[in-house]
Amino acid sequence: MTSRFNKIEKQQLQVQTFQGGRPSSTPNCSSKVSEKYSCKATVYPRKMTTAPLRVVVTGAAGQIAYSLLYMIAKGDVFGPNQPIILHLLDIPPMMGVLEGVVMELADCALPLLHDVISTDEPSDAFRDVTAAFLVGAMPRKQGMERKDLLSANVKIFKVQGEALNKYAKKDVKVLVVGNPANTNALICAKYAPSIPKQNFTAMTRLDQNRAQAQIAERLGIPVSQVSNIIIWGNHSSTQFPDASHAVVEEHGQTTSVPEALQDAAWLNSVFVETVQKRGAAVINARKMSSAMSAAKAAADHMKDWFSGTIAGKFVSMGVISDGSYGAPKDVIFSFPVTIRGGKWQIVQDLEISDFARNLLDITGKELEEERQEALQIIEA
Ligand SMILES: NC(=O)C1=CN([C@@H]2O[C@H](COP(=O)(O)OP(=O)(O)OC[C@H]3O[C@@H](n4cnc5c(N)ncnc54)[C@H](O)[C@@H]3O)[C@@H](O)[C@H]2O)C=CC1
Ligand SMILES: O=C(O)CCC(=O)C(=O)O
Repeated sequence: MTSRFNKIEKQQLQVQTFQGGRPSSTPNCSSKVSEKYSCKATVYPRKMTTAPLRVVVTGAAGQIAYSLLYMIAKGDVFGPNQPIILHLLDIPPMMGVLEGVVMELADCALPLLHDVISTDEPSDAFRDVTAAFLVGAMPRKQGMERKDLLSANVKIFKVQGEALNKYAKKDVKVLVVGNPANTNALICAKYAPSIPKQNFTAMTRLDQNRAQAQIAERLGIPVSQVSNIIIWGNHSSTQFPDASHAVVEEHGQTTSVPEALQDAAWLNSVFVETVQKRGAAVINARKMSSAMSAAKAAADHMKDWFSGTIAGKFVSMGVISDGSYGAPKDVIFSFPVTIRGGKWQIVQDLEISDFARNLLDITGKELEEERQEALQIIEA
């Protein structure tokens, strides 16, 4: 079942929409679905001439999507001048809930939201999309590790890889959020051979944001003054949150985090463990997994990928490993990256201590094991 946003009669609307950079007096009503429901009720600022970007969000009826969709549709990710067409995918039993989400999106009256397509058909969801947020998957419950989700979730990412391969733009940027995110991203890329492997990433930005918040709190400064924290490896409890290259900027002065803190013992123990186990701590407290913070991190990740990183700053993303820093090749490993022109590059030549080496090896080994297990499940 596929349906579109606005069921208001076309004739009643004073609509201005823009296609291919040129304003047109009627909305995009070319498909049969659009004829049935008519199109947008949104009146755009007159100077908006950018063509809409098609963005898919899977798991659109779920809790992360509930926060994420609003951020995307109001311009937090692709900018305040970029109209958006949202493609929302969920499974058939969730179509009723999704309908409610679509109603709420309409009720937000967001000027950038050009259209919404809600569907349980991957072919409609992935058609012509430029950005893909792959959120839809089963979340972990109390007492589970994220890799316990492999058997349930990895098959979803095979199907979605195949659909991306067939229907999405060849330069689509894919962010996998659904756990275990790194290995799901690897499987998704494997089944989308016509799209470069560099276009498949996994989310470790939530871990980066958590780490940044921990350091800021410890130093009693705003998070905006802390940067260049690295998350190495897997989005799991083996990840290595590394503040040894991070900096604090205060009163025009830059200081390294270890120097500002003067507490190596805390950095190498409490800090690392708190970030590694933060997801579980939220589940224990909320009885549900992190959603608002996950949505914010997904928005941060995609925003930086599309618009680039600031000179001198880096961010962490799970990307296809080329073996940098002794990480295993051909797994999705979280590295520090800089981004220019929509392309990420792994930051090279950072010093790795013996302490860091040990933790990098542990998380790399886990990713190799997950890859093997995922391939066994897929090929069984
Ligand atoms: N990488 C990260 O940092 C984080 C990852 N996660 C993961 O994100 C995923 C989603 O979390 P929530 O939104 O909280 O879960 P949720 O259970 O609230 O929503 C998941 C949605 O996905 C849908 N879904 C299931 N199979 C699908 C399929 N084949 N196609 C499309 N949609 C499908 C479900 O029907 C549901 O609506 C979980 O796997 C969770 O563990 C959550 C937080 C952070
Ligand atoms: O920890 C989980 O499994 C749920 C969500 C998550 O990945 C996280 O909060 O980091």
